[in-house]
Amino acid sequence: MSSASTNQQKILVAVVGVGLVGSEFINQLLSIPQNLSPFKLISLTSSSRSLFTGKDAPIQPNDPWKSRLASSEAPADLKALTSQLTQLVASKERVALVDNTSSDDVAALYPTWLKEGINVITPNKKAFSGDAQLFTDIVKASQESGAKFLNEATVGAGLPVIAPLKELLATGDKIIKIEGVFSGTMSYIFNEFSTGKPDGPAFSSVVAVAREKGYTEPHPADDLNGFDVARKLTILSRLISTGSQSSLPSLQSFASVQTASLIPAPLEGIPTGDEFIKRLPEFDDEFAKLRVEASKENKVLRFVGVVDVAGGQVRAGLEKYPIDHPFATSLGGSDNIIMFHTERYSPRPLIVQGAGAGAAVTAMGVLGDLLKLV
Ligand SMILES: NC(=O)C1=CN([C@@H]2O[C@H](COP(=O)(O)OP(=O)(O)OC[C@H]3O[C@@H](n4cnc5c(N)ncnc54)[C@H](OP(=O)(O)O)[C@@H]3O)[C@@H](O)[C@H]2O)C=CC1
Ligand SMILES: N[C@@H](CC=O)C(=O)O
Ligand code: NA
Repeated sequence: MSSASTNQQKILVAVVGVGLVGSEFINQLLSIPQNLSPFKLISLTSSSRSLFTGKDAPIQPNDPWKSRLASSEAPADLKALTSQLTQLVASKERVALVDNTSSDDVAALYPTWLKEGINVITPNKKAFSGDAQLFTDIVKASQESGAKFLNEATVGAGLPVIAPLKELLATGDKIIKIEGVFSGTMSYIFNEFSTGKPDGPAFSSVVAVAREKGYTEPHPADDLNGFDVARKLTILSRLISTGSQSSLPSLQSFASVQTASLIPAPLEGIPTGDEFIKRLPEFDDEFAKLRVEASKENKVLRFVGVVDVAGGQVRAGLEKYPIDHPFATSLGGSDNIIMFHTERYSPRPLIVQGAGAGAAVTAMGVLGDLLKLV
């Protein structure tokens, strides 16, 4: 970063959501040397509290922001935050709101913020994979005001997936198919659970570790039901469909993706992640049977997603792969692998691979997007 950034107008940053990813994002943001940082962190909102410092007293490195936020008397109030940020935009400040929640209510406010000229940066998939009307409103609001929305971390966390896809499309390449392992949680689970051998750790135990490592959604069932992958496929499909001719079905929401859930029927609708994890061992034998069947065929189990543009199909589910297939041999930890088959990248696809979940890599993807505004 050049020292010129000290003379540039700093971007005022408001963070909504200070959980796993949000806290790590704030740490990474504040670790940019202050004399070089193009940002001022001026507002924090959790689900219950808020802290608005204004642009003249931004949050500094080593600021005890967590305790300040926890003891703040100001309740969380996104309406008030919207008017505070709108006033800053009106006085010619550059403003970015970073949504680090997984909340639908927060996502529903993106069109309002974008209309007001507030840039939106987020790893939250809800707005881009939910109701098609919300996505249309977001695109329209951004086009009208010029404020940007950037969501690289919604697919593959910090891995470059959305940016290269946008570049392939903008430069006139034709996407034939995108396929891969899109879930860090599912990757970790099956890399550990299914190695080609008939035995190994219990399914419920690897799910519990994936949660402890911070790979899962706030409720792990949102990963195991395949919806997290379906959301990512919807985000990519909409990018492909926007502004290009394609035979992909127009997805009303992620629920339109053909998705094979791994949730045992009796555990459907369990309200808390803790209870879900507690009851999962009851179904370990069912998952062990699938592992034995795959092993008999010299195969491993992997949860994959496909956007088949040429075939006009978007689907997610558990599949079996030979033990020498790249999905079996080259993945470890929470790795995602995403293969872009395009007219240019054919017959060998463009491949992106690496950790696809976890606080550090996700926060990096969010901060990387914020830096794109500079
Ligand atoms: N973890 C990962 O590897 C990845 C995560 N993501 C996405 O990043 C986002 C954050 O995930 P993660 O940090 O793991 O989840 P967490 O549950 O740790 O954090 C989410 C935070 O959002 C806060 N929150 C919820 N609703 C509101 C609201 N209305 N206003 C303000 N704050 C709110 C919660 O606050 P409180 O604590 O006060 O209840 C919670 O701390 C999610 O959208 C997830 O899908 C994307 C890629 C990878
Ligand atoms: N729960 C998700 C987190 C990243 O999007 C995953 O496991 O991939
Ligand atoms: Na990404």
